[in-house]
Amino acid sequence: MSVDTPPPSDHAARLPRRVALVGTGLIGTSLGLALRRVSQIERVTGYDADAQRLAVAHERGALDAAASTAEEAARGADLVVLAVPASAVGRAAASVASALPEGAILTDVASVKRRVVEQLQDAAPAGVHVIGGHPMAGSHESGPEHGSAELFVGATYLLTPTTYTAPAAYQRLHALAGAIGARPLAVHPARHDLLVAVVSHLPQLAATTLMNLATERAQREHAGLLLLAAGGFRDATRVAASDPDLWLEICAENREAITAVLDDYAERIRELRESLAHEDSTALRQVLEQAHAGRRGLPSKEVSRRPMVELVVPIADRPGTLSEVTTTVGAVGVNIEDMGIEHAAEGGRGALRLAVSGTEEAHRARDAITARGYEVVERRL
Ligand SMILES: NC(=O)C1=CN([C@@H]2O[C@H](COP(=O)(O)OP(=O)(O)OC[C@H]3O[C@@H](n4cnc5c(N)ncnc54)[C@H](O)[C@@H]3O)[C@@H](O)[C@H]2O)C=CC1
Ligand SMILES: O=C(O)C(=O)Cc1ccc(O)cc1
Repeated sequence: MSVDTPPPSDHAARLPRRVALVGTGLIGTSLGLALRRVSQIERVTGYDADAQRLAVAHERGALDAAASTAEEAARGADLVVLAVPASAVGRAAASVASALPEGAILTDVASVKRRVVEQLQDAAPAGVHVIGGHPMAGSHESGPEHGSAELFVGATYLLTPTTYTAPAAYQRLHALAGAIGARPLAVHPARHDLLVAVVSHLPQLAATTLMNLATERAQREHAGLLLLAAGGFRDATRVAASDPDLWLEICAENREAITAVLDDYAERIRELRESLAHEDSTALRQVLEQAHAGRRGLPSKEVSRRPMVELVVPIADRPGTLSEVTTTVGAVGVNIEDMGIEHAAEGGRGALRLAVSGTEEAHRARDAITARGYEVVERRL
């Protein structure tokens, strides 16, 4: 197998052509607006249980056509995206199942993945590829009025391949996420839920708590309190304005992981309080400096101009390899910018070609893949 063949950059050959969106709220409408800008996409059809929301998405140009049932939207689609609340994913998947052609991809965008991916797998007929998804972009607003084609630009788009995921299907969804400006990152569904508890679910509940504390203090102590709120308070509480129904569901679906991270948070607040009460400015300084460095180093959404490096991983044609390699790269915090799959003429073996931005990132990914027992050939693009 040669490593001198061209890099994996031919998006057009592998993007889905006909997309169905079930659920045209904030995320569904944003996806529709973004997908309709991708020239290789021929048709975006949508359905929403709420006719008004479907009409708004259509009027806003997120859809080529509005269908009157989920099944009608999905008929003939090679990609179906369920952009509905987590509790509705199972039902929505069942309602499109009979319309899904063999080879189609069924994905979702829900904020929790473990149970949702199981439900997708249960509903999908044989020959349909299931890959969970979760764009880490959104808003405290909901509904189609707030959708934006730009929402996903620079955002991490989590994909949850499993042992069953076919490499070519994964590659198509990966390419689609890239085509709307997002940066795909692979993570196992159960691991996904533990991770988002930290970076999404805890921030929501911390913002909620802070907002309630301030509101109650304003009522009890000084009616003008909230007029004093400057940028810091506004930044720290923005997501408290999110849809309570959405967050009730997320809390119910990810109760264990959220409870554990809340315990960690409560303990840290308690320690902080102790440092303050005992005038331990050394401890307090350490906490403030650690957070200062951490916040300044937060990865930005800007895609920097770093050299692209290709990692070629010879793989056996067996289930689970794609998921293992991509989630290994995700676990060391490296986005795969583009990917290709080669099948050797003799069959049974092939190669995954992964394009990674940055030499240091490429080495991190290479070392992690090598540690899993794979061979990796590296070359600068
Ligand atoms: N709001 C956010 O910032 C983000 C949300 N998500 C996830 O995206 C999904 C959608 O959330 P949003 O777009 O924010 O909510 P939304 O409330 O704006 O939209 C959801 C839409 O789904 C429709 N719907 C509900 N059940 C349905 C069914 N069975 N069939 C067809 N349509 C149905 C509703 O009528 C509504 O229009 C949720 O699973 C959420 O966890 C993911 C990333 C960010
Ligand atoms: O508004 C914001 O900043 C968010 O973080 C929105 C959000 C809400 C739910 C998700 O699953 C992902 C992102």
